[in-house]
Amino acid sequence: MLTAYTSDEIRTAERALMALLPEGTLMRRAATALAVACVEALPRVYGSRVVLLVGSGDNGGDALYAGALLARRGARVDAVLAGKRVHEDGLAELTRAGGRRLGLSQGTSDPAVRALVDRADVLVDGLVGIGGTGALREPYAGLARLAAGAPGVVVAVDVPSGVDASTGEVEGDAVTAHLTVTFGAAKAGLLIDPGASRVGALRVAGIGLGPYLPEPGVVALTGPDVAGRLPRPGAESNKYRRGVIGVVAGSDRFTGAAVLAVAGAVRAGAGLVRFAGAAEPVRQVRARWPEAVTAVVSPGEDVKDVGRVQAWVVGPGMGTDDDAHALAASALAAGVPALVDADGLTLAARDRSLLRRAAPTLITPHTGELGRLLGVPADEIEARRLYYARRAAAELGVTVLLKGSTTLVAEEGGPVRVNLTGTPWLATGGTGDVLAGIAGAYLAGGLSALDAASCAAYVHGLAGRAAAGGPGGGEAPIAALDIARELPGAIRSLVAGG
Ligand SMILES: NC(=O)C1=CN([C@@H]2O[C@H](COP(=O)(O)OP(=O)(O)OC[C@H]3O[C@@H](n4cnc5c(N)ncnc54)[C@H](O)[C@@H]3O)[C@@H](O)[C@H]2O)[C@@H](O)CC1
Ligand SMILES: Nc1ncnc2c1ncn2[C@@H]1O[C@H](COP(=O)(O)OP(=O)(O)O)[C@@H](O)[C@H]1O
Ligand SMILES: [K+]
Repeated sequence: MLTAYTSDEIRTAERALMALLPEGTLMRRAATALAVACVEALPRVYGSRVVLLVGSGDNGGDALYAGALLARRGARVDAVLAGKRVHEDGLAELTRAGGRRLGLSQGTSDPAVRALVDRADVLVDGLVGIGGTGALREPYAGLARLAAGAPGVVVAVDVPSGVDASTGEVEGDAVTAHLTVTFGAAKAGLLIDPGASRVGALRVAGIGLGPYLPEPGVVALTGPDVAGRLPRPGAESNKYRRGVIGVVAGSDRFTGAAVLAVAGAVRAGAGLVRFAGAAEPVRQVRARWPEAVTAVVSPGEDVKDVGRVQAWVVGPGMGTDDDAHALAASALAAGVPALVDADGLTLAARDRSLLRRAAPTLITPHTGELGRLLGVPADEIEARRLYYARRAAAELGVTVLLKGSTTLVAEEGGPVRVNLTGTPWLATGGTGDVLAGIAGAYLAGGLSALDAASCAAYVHGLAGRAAAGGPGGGEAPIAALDIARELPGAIRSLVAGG
């Protein structure tokens, strides 16, 4: 399990460790790791051009000490001093090693600064780290904009400046790095968008903080974590014991969502899929998925008559009229775990009592759906994903899987899980329906709502990457059904440790 922390948690741990070590030890460890990363980013160090963007705090200090190490290896190192103050010992070290300094008396439009940035093989962003608060102020903001056009490799020190290390929020300009070398432990904001997309490759450099870190507020499951949680059949399994999932989805108008949700459930390994819906989606599901048991449910009928299920998935494409409301209510009245998605969430936004259940409830909104549930604009949720995922879990009393560029799974009282698989190619119609089917199959298979949601997001992301071109991710358009098709292969390689 990858663990991630807020700036305050890192600072507290650093203080505890620093009290036991000679002054400056941690900064030297950090600078050494940073210099090693720069060396690896350069074809050769001798004669290369390294430009340091140096802020007034210890983040700038790290950059200066690393710059000194690179200068001693023969790099030409220039430090652009952006703050009113500078880490004096770090600057002295750089000067002794032959590095040069440039002030910003003429502002960030100074042609000398631009020329340095334009010719840098490596640009080191040491403007602000975990001490950053709010939007980058000038001249840092101007330097972040300048860095955006830099032709060289941009290496962020600890955190890309402008990204809130604790939350991933980005208020104004921010550096976009190719590589971020972060010290001691991952910061939560490096894993969550919009910040995460500024990080590039992430390297966590150990400086000895481990024993001093608290319980994490944010975690990410790794492949082995997911493989160890997935329901797998044993010798005494039968289709009922493996988990019967009931799917209430589709309508005469929207039939695809039904087919896709069933596809996710079948391919994720449900013991049996029972599908209940209107006549047309039932016809389509039967045609595409002969494995599913189907039942036409007419307005006013109760889904409990379709047979026993261990978990319900309610919502994709089912419509939002009174009949849909009654159908959703009849499935959600069952005392078994339920997943509510799509139209089910629109119904719940109008009638929150649908989500007040004794059995575990998992909701899987995108930012628009969560916005409707909480009465907040979608772009506000996109900008503050961690905050709103936590708030929704607390306010609604359910497990929340918030979809989008970073998928988060939140439950009150525990760490938020960030999903690290996936590809932006998943942003296409119907992929969410497949996800609902996968998570529903895991709920029916006996996983908790938290595990069902996070394992489903993980394998959905792996299958999405495989569909887009290969295990490491490729660049090709995908269709939602491709994800279902790739699921067995993705799960096979996951379980095999691939
Ligand atoms: N404390 C420690 O033990 C260690 C700290 N390290 C480094 O120290 C960094 C933290 O250093 P500091 O606490 O000095 O803080 P930072 O260097 O991150 O930032 C503080 C400075 O930036 C300014 N600032 C903050 N927000 C700003 C904004 N939005 N726009 C413009 N200026 C802004 C502040 O006025 C202050 O001068 C870490 O990120 C890491 O790079 C490492 O050397 C490892 C060890
Ligand atoms: N930019 C993105 N990067 C990665 N995954 C994304 C991105 N945008 C959307 N996704 C994923 O694609 C799926 C889309 O689901 P959803 O919004 O419900 O679409 P639909 O309702 O059409 O099925 C979710 O799993 C979501 O997390
Ligand atoms: K930085």
